[in-house]
Amino acid sequence: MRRGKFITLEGGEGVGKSTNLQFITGWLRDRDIAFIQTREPGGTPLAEELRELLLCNRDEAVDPTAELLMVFAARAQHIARVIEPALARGDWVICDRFTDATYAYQGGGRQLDRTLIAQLEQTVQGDLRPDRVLLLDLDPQTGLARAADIGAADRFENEQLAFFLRVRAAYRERAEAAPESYAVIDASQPLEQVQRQLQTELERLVLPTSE
Ligand SMILES: Nc1ncnc2c1ncn2[C@@H]1O[C@H](COP(=O)(O)OP(=O)(O)O)[C@@H](O)[C@H]1O
Ligand SMILES: Cc1cn([C@H]2C[C@H](O)[C@@H](COP(=O)(O)OP(=O)(O)O)O2)c(=O)[nH]c1=O
Repeated sequence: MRRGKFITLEGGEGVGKSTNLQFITGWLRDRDIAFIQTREPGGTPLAEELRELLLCNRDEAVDPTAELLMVFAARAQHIARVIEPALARGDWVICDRFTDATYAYQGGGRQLDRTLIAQLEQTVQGDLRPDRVLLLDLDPQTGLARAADIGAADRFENEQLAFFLRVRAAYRERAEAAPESYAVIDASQPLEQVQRQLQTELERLVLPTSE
């Protein structure tokens, strides 16, 4: 059985992840490609509980290393219970955020040591890396304005602009360092253009498996 493709969707707040996830899953459905859609933090009952703990606003200041370890605890569970089994049975995995978000939010935003993140990545993931990271890139002012209309702000959304500027810079840095693994899509474009680019990326991914 050929392994499925592992695709992650990344970007700051309000870049259009939810909107474009629907587009991506619709595209896969139209082509009868078996897939699962999941998200991080989350994707299993335990990991969703950890997500709640990570996102809820609280009076106690959260130590950045504690935050980082919780993110990877959720990820370990998600990989073992959901992601690996799906890929092994040949399903594609479409994941709303993954480890690039850790480099961006805990590395960039919280300014944690990237070496520590890389060590945890290695321990928790082994060789598992996304086949392609779809990075929706947008200036945080625009993204936060878009997100402001949707629900109450969680613990991350309540951060200052400087935090989100570091998040964006960290994402872009990672994409620039390994362009073969990333598709950087300008999310300030009209949705139609964003989705045209997403479609081109998906078509590229499907080619080798349809020989
Ligand atoms: N390319 C775009 N141009 C303008 N508005 C957009 C675009 N993409 C998404 N939006 C709008 O921005 C808001 C946030 O989008 P959403 O998909 O919920 O973002 P996220 O899941 O990244 O927070 C929604 O109101 C959505 O309709
Ligand atoms: C996966 C991941 C997410 N996060 C943060 C980024 C987001 O602010 C938050 C997840 O929320 P998000 O994916 O934006 O969901 P929603 O659109 O429903 O708010 O978790 C990290 O800080 N590190 C990580 O490794």
